[in-house]
Amino acid sequence: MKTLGEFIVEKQQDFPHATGELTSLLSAIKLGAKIIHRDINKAGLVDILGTNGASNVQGEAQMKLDLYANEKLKAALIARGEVAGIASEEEDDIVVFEGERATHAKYVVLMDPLDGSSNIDVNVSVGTIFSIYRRITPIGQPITEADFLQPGNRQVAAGYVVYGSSTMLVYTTGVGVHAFTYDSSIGVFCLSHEKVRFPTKGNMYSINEGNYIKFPLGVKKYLKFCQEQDESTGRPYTSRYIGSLVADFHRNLLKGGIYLYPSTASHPKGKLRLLYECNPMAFLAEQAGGRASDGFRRILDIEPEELHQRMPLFIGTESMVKDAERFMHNYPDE
Ligand SMILES: O=P(O)(O)OC[C@H]1O[C@](O)(COP(=O)(O)O)[C@@H](O)[C@@H]1O
Ligand SMILES: [Mg+2]
Ligand SMILES: [Mg+2]
Repeated sequence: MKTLGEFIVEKQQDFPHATGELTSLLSAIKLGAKIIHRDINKAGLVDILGTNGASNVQGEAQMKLDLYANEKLKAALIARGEVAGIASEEEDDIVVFEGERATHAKYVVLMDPLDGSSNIDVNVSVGTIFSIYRRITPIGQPITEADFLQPGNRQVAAGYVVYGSSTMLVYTTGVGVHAFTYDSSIGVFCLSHEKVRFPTKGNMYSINEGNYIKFPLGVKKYLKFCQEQDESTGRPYTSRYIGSLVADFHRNLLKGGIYLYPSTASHPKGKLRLLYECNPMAFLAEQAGGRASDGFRRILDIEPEELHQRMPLFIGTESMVKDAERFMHNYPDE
C-alpha cells in the first residue's frame, strides 16, 4: 500500500514547484486532519460539540468544532516553513504568520477548516477544504490580501478531507485527482484511488429543495428535467443531499452527479464562498473531468473581489452541469 508521502515523491514531476514543499504542505494538512479525525470520532465525549456562542464574519453561528479545526490546522501550517499566512472561513481577515515567514515563505493557504457544520452534532459526514497559491507579493515584503484574492486558475494545489465512514484526503496539483484513505491503526494516509475521475454519466442531483420557491427559474426548470421520466437518459435522477459540500461532492465524484447551491432567498449571491469552497472544489472537479460554474461563468476564471465573497455553485459530472447551464441560459430570470 503506497503512502501519500511515497506517492508524492514518485510523482514529483506533478508539482510545479519542489516536491519537498508539496510534501511539507500536505503533511501539515494531514496532521490537522489526523487530529480532527481523532476528536470528531469522540466528539460526543469531549466538549467540542455545539456552538461556541459567537458568530463568524458572515454572521453564521460558529460551532465549537469549526473553531477547533481552525486552530489545529492553523497550528499545523504555522509549524511548516513554506506558508506565509492563511485565510479561513473562521477568520475575519487574513492571518499573516510572524517573522521571516511573512516576507519569505512561498505559499498562502485558504481553508474551510470544517465544512458541513450543520452535520457536526448529528454524526453525519463533514470535511475540511484547502486551496494553495504561490504568493504574488515579492519576496522580502510581507504578504497582503492580494496574495489571497487570486483567481482559482492560479491555484498550485487544492483538496479536501472527508470525515465519513472512513477519513479520506483527496488532492490535485493540476495533474489529476488522487485519493488517500486514512489507516488510523498505523496513522498513515494510503493511496486508494489514483487519477480518480467522474463517471461520464451521472444520475444523482444534490440540492436543498427547501429553497425551491426562490430558486432562479432556470434551476426550477432543471429540477423538473431531472424528475421527468425518460429512460433513455436515465431519468428521473435520484436526489441525494447530505448537507455537506465535501461529502456530496465526494459521492458525486465516485458515482457521478451534480451539486447545486444557487442563489436563494437567504443567500441571493449563493451560500458557498468563492475562495475556500468553490475554487478548490472547482479545481478538483475539472482535474477529474468534471465542470464547475456559477451557472454561467467558469468558477476558476472568476476574479475575486473580497475574501469571503459568496458565489452560486453548479459542480460535478460535466454533462449534468452543462444541462443545468443550458436551463439557466434558456430561462433567465426576469
Ligand atoms: O443547510 P444548507 O443551506 O442546505 O447548506 C448546506 C451547505 O452549507 C455548507 O455547510 C456550508 O459550509 P460550512 O458548513 O463550512 O459553512 C456546505 O457544506 C453544505 O453543502
Ligand atoms: Mg463549507
Ligand atoms: Mg466551514
